[in-house]
Amino acid sequence: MVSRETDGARPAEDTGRPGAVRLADVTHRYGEGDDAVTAVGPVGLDIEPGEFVVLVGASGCGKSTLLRLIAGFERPTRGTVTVSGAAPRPGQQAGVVFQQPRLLPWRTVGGNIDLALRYAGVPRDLWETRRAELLHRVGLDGTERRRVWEISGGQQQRVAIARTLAADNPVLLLDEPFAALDALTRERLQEDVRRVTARTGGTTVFVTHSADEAVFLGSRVVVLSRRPGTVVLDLPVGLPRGDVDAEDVRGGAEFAALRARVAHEVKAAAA
Ligand SMILES: Nc1ncnc2c1ncn2[C@@H]1O[C@H](COP(=O)(O)OP(=O)(O)OP(=O)(O)O)[C@@H](O)[C@H]1O
Repeated sequence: MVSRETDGARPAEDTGRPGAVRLADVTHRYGEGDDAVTAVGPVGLDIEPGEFVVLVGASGCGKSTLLRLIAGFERPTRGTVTVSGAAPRPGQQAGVVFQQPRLLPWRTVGGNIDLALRYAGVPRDLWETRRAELLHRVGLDGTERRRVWEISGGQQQRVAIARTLAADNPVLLLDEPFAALDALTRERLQEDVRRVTARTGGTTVFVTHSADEAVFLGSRVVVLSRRPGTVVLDLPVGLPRGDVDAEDVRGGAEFAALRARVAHEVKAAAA
């Protein structure tokens, strides 16, 4: 039973706006015959431009599959996915950040960013300015000449985020990007992502196992059932965003109540 707590139906014409993401009656199955695995579905989800949606659920419930469908890495077995009004194609409408930073180790930090700027078609004479801007946005000023192995795992993940922002896509997809990091680095990066996405104003879809991370980051939290994943809770989160003190957000009663609610739903859905 889906518990929808969104603020009402969205008009159909909104789904063609840059950054709008629409999943209509989507089911995805891997493999054929006896080996087939239905990973998700049916799922219906309308994401408005500028929303920060966090998909949360137990391991194997299909969170990454939904992200891959939005990225255009997979085509749905049934139903339709549109991003900015069109069927998604890899690298076209959305940038993706994975659990591992996947940087090129033989390039410097700046060299990794430059490659993304080149793929994005940014004229070469603008690279220096854009590179500095992007590194500033993720708190890595002055690291251009550092080698990838000379910086920490958390810094590498910041570079991966900056690289993805280089393309200026209206949609940013993050698949458990902080799962491999220690708790303190993870909290810092959560704060960075919250700040950076509030400034860019783009649409963000973020996958996590953590109710805490989901409530801190999301303007909307979507809880999935166990496989095949369906939406069991669609919860708007009204915590303050923008230039706010993260400790005030995390320490508030509203945060604690929402986190408990999401954690309960995730546990119940996985049972
Ligand atoms: N390429 C694939 N081929 C076959 N089965 C797959 C493939 N990718 C995922 N699956 C299966 O689909 C289901 C959903 O996987 P998915 O990775 O989307 O879940 P998840 O919620 O992201 O899991 P986790 O939190 O553990 O990363 C799982 O049962 C998984 O084994």
